[in-house]
Amino acid sequence: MKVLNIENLNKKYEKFELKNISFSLDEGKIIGFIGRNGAGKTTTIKSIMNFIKIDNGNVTFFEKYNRDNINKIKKYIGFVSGGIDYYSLEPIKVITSVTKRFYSNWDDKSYMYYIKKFGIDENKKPSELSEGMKVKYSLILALSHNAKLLILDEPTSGLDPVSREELLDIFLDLAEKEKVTIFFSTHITSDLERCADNIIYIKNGNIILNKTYDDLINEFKCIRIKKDYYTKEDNKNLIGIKRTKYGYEGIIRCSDDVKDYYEVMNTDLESIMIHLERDENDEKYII
Ligand SMILES: Nc1ncnc2c1ncn2[C@@H]1O[C@H](COP(=O)(O)OP(=O)(O)OP(=O)(O)O)[C@@H](O)[C@H]1O
Repeated sequence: MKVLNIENLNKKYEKFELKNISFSLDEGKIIGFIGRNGAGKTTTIKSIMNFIKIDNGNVTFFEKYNRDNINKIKKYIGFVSGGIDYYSLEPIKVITSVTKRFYSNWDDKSYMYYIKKFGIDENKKPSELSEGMKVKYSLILALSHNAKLLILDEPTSGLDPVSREELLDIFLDLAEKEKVTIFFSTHITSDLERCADNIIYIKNGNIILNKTYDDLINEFKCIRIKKDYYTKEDNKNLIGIKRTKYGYEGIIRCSDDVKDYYEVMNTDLESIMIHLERDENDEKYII
């Protein structure tokens, strides 16, 4: 089932535009949403959640409900964007008792499990929590009502490495055992290596890549060229070429010709991202 389907979503700000954003998310998959600062990730997420007006396009949840009806299905969606910034002077347990009234599918057992797992003291007020703890509490609320779709804007960014690992374990369990779909934006590419089935990559308001993680990693190879061998022709062949202490480095598609003076190496998501961002010619890699 397509848990979320987006077709030709357009949103224009004075100096930025989301252009014909289209993608869909399948049930039980973990999808990483990546792109540089200002590429349009949060704007896309806000558009999906109906927090902002869009110029045109369709956003359909669970093959049935469009974003104007999102209130009808909010109990099936867990959403997190940063920590909580409301009721900051009430104890956590009071905030929880108010929040759970909005969810007919609220699950106290899950809530207590995550509260213990993340070590949150329910007697503390948000104003007494660190930024990372606030993010954890937001995540706990999103995870405690048996949501079928989690939409998370940089959920791991404020977390320490141990908590990040724990959260990624939770993601893997939820996707595998409960068939939850998890769509999350991040700058931490190692998180995606660990758990993402698919990668959706946005650059300047355009989706430039939408692939399985494995296909993406196998699509490109990293090339090193010693300084003395480098010619201007290499600049055309390689994507996002840059100077290094060895000479030059860039990426090519695995299907491209490899010259005999190229040193070929495997690449990773971070390096693919850096080279794609350096390249001006988006047409070389739009997929
Ligand atoms: N309300 C607004 N009015 C005008 N421009 C906006 C508004 N909100 C966001 N923008 C612009 O839209 C662009 C995309 O911002 P967005 O927050 O979606 O990026 P992002 O990919 O989430 O970035 P980051 O990784 O830094 O969180 C930016 O240039 C930003 O300045």
